[in-house]
Amino acid sequence: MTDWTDSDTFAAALNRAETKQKGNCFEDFAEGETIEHSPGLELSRHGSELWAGQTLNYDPAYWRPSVAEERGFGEVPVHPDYLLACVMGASVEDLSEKGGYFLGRDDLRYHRPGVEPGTELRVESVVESKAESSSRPAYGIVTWETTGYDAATGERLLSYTRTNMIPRREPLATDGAGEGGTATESESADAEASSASADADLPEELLAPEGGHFEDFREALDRAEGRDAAVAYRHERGRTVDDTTVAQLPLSTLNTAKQHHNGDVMADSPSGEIVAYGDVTRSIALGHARSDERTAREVACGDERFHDFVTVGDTIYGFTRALDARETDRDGAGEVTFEHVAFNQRDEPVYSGTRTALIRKRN
Ligand SMILES: CC(C)(COP(=O)(O)OP(=O)(O)OC[C@H]1O[C@@H](n2cnc3c(N)ncnc32)[C@H](O)[C@@H]1OP(=O)(O)O)[C@@H](O)C(=O)NCCC(=O)NCCSC(=O)C[C@H](O)C(=O)O
Repeated sequence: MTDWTDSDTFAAALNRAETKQKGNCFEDFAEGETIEHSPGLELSRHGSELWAGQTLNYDPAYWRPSVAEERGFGEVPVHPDYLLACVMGASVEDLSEKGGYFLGRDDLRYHRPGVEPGTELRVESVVESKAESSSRPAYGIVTWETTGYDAATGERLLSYTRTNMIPRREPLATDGAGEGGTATESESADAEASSASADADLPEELLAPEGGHFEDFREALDRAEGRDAAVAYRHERGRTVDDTTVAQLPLSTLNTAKQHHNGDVMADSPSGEIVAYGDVTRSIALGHARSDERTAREVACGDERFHDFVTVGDTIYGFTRALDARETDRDGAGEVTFEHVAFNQRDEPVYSGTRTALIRKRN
C-alpha cells in the first residue's frame, strides 16, 4: 500500500498533483467587465478599533459615543481607513490575490460620512484598463474601479480606482531589454547627483502650522503666499511594523494577498520576505498626520502611490505638506487639502498621496 507520507513519495505526489488555483492572472481580466465580489464581512466595532489602535488613529470620534455625538455622528462610526481596508479586502481574492505590486490608487471618495458597525458590505469592481508592462514581462498592469455599497440599502459608501501589477500566466516574450535588475553605476551616480541638487529645488522656508485647526492651516498658507516658502512639516511619531500590522490587519479584513502572510512564497520575491499591506502603511502615515490636526471628516484621497516595500522591523514616519485651505458652507469646519508622505527609518518615501478633509475651526 502506498505510504503517501513517506518523504520521497510525498515529494513525487506534490510534483505531479495539480494545484487548485486562487485568484486571477492578467489574462483573466477583460476591459469593461464587472466583477461582483463575494459578500465580505459585516463591519464591526472590534475590527475598527483593532485597525485604528494598531495604526495610531486615535481620533476619539471613532472610539467614544459622547464625542461621536458631538461631531454629528449617530453612533460611533467605523474608522474610514478600516472601511477602506474592508472594501478592498473583499476585492482581493478576485483582483490581486495572485500577487504583484499594489502600485497606486486614485479618486478615493467617501460617499457617506459615519458608516456604522453592523453594516454589511457589497463590493463590486469594473476592469477599467489593462496594459502590458514593458519593464517586467512576467507582469501586466491592471486598473479597476471598485465601489463598496451598504448591502441592505444599496447606498454607495466608498469608491476608488486602483492599479496593480498582476502576474501573467505566460510571460511576454522579450529581447531581454528593460527587464529591470539593479541600477547601473551611472544610474546610481545620477541618483546621487540629483539628491545633492534636490535641496536646491526646495523652497527656502518650510513652515509648520501653529496648531491643528482650520485657521492654523489657512494662516500658515497665507504666511507662505508670495514668499519662497511651503507649509511642510513632519510628525514625531513612528510605528515599527510587526507581525500584527503586517499579517493580522490585512487578514482581519479578508485581504488574502500572499505578500502579507506567506513567508515561504515571499522568500523568492524581490523583498525576500512578507511585506506590509499598502493600506496599513498609508493608515499609519495618515494616523500620524491626523494626530496633528483637528479632523472633522474625511472627504477624498488621490494620486496615492506605493514607492517601496515595507517589511517587518521597518518604522513608518509621516511628512505632510498643506496645499490649500478653503472656507466651506459647513458649520464649524473648513476644507484642507494635504499631500502626505510615509517614509521609513532610512528616510526613503514608501507612500505618497493627496488627501482632502474637513478640519474643525476654533470655537
Ligand atoms: C513596484 C515597484 C517595484 C516598481 O518600481 P520601479 O522598478 O521603479 O518601476 P516603475 O516605477 O517604473 O513602475 C513599473 C511599471 O509600473 C507602471 N506603474 C507604476 N505605477 C503606476 C501607476 N500608479 N499606474 C499605472 N502604472 C504604473 C510604470 O509605468 C512601469 O510600467 P512599465 O515601464 O510598462 O513596466 C516599486 O514601486 C515598489 O516596490 N513599490 C512598492 C509596492 C508595494 O509595496 N505595494 C504595497 C504592498 S503590496 C499590497 O499591498 C498588495 C495588496 O494587498 C493588494 O492586494 O493589492
